[in-house]
Amino acid sequence: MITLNDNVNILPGVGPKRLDALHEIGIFTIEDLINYFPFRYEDLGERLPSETLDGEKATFKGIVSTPAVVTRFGKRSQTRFGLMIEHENVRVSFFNQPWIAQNVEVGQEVAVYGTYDAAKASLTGMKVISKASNEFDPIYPSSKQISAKTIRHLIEIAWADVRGTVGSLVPDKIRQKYRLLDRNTQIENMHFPADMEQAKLARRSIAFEEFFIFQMRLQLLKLADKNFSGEGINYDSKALNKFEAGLPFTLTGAQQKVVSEILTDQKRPVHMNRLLQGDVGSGKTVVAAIALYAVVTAGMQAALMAPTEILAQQHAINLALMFEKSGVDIRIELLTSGMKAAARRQLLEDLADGTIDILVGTHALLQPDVMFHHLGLAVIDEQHRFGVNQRAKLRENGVNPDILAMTATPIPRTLSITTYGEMDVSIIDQLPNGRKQIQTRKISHNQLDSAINFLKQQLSEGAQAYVVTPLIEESEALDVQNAQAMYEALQLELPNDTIGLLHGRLSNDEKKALMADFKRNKIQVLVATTVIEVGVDVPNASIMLIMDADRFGLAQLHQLRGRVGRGTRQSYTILVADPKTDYGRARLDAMVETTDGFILAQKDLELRGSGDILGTKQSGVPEFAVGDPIKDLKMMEVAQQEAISMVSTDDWDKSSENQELVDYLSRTMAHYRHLD
Ligand SMILES: Nc1ncnc2c1ncn2[C@@H]1O[C@H](COP(=O)(O)OP(=O)(O)OP(=O)(O)O)[C@@H](O)[C@H]1O
Repeated sequence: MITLNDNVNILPGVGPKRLDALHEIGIFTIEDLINYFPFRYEDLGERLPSETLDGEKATFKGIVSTPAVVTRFGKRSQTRFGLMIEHENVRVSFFNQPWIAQNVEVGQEVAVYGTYDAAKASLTGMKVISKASNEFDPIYPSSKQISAKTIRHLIEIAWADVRGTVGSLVPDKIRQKYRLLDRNTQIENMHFPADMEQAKLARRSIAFEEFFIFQMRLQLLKLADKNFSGEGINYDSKALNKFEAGLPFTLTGAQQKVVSEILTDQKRPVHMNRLLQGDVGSGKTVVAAIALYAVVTAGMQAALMAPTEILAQQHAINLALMFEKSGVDIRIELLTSGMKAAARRQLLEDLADGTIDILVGTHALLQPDVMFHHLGLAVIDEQHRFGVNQRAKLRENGVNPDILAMTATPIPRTLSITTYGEMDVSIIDQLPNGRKQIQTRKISHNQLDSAINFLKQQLSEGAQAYVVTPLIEESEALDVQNAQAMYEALQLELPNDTIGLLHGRLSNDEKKALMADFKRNKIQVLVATTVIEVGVDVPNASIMLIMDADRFGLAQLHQLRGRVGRGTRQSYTILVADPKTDYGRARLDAMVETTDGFILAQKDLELRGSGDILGTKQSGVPEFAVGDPIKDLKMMEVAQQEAISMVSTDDWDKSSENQELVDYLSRTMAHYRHLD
């Protein structure tokens, strides 16, 4: 009698070679084997030729109309016969299966599965189907070393013995609530479904099980993380209120909500690990400022890390201004790579003795000589640009500070639960009042003149503009040249305005000076390569003209567009392109259709397919055998809720109905440590 825990080599026909091949595809035990599922089913359902597309696979049933003829050429052969299907005659041919000729006779009814060629009214047969009930075949992922047929055969042998012995991982209560099959039935119906419908139901149950197990693991990791360490930040509410009152605007409802989520986390003596997500221009910076200041009022230090030096500098300036305007006297410093040795030494000293309250910088903040006196919080801007390792490094730096990661890249909910499943998520889902909808237009290169005229008119009304030229990946020189040419052309076209040129070859100081001039409206038009992509905040800039817009990804276009529409002016985005591919056209159309970053991100997923979102392969979005976290978003959410409610129930792991689950998790958790 075979059991679930047995090694697969217990099965007849599994010698060392086959065992290796099974190991290759992740099958070690009988349990692994029966959980190796078909990825699709070949539809062997009968069809008429008129219902079948050219090149499609289908099963035709009819009466053999002409005798089977075998033609041999060397070792190869072709077997041909006619098949009358209703009133249509189809020529059937089989390659290298001469024995078929012996099994078909004129006048006999047969069903043949094969590939249809509509023009020739012929079917290249793959098999003659004997049992009419056998509607479709499960197709297993196979490898060079082991065929799908062998896998299928092994599953049949194993299942005959272990059938009925598989305990359910998803507790009964949850299964009943969502009408899910028990584990025995779901596995049986995956491998041996009676019809397509049954296979679909089994798939649904299995997908849920996968998601639920995944979410259980995440929730358990999260619990472990919370219990691990962290200190309560005893902030001064009065000082925070005063700071808020001194801001030139009132916080939106959404900002207030996330501020209170963050402050609640900070106050608790557990480690905060939170992702602040908000569309471009939704006002994340001020939320971060409040969190940073909270830490300072508690007598600790805080750090803000940005992905580029320009952004770090912008943040430092903006924070300083914000605090100054609200009458808050704290010391904010910027650590840059270009600092003179003496200045850097002084800064590090002041940091170590606690004189500096907030330190802003790039990942240069992670260098080992950067020692804080007492770091209470690290805010990481544009978190997806920092690897998991860097996050971990920051945690190691001293006291394991609270972490608040901010991202403007709209991450569809699907991905935030999967990628950031170990983080709590706060979402700003509202833009500040008084913003006007950005108008987006796409034009072709030969309409550029009219766009320039429009630009002229807007500039004369006091607006400012960005003109972005694409990054030419193959050649940095070429993209600088492109930007340079645009800069020169605009100087001729717009003699009354000052034009600036920003590109990657400028020094950080030059970039900073340009940005400062643009912000102060000393420059009206900023021609730039994508160095301005994220985070730049100049509310008076209301025109974004993007050259060769089809060279940009959807997320990038959305980021660029987010640089305008930040003030009260009506803003415009003009996409100049003559896209050559459907994909390029689809991206531009999506930009014109919506300004909602979340919808765009979803669209981006659809257009790119689920394979490579934000480089998910690297970003740690787990892959599932059956479930698709993007298509089955709702199910993933439900699984998350159920897992959260399970781990928050007292003694859930002692209850007898959860024993299978607890056993399974403790057996397999070690594999998942890397997710943290
Ligand atoms: N509640 C508010 N009311 C009015 N203006 C606001 C409010 N909150 C923020 N702002 C302003 O909106 C602009 C955008 O805010 P901020 O730079 O924080 O956005 P963000 O979320 O960081 O966007 P991005 O990711 O695009 O940089 C800033 O000029 C800021 O001063």
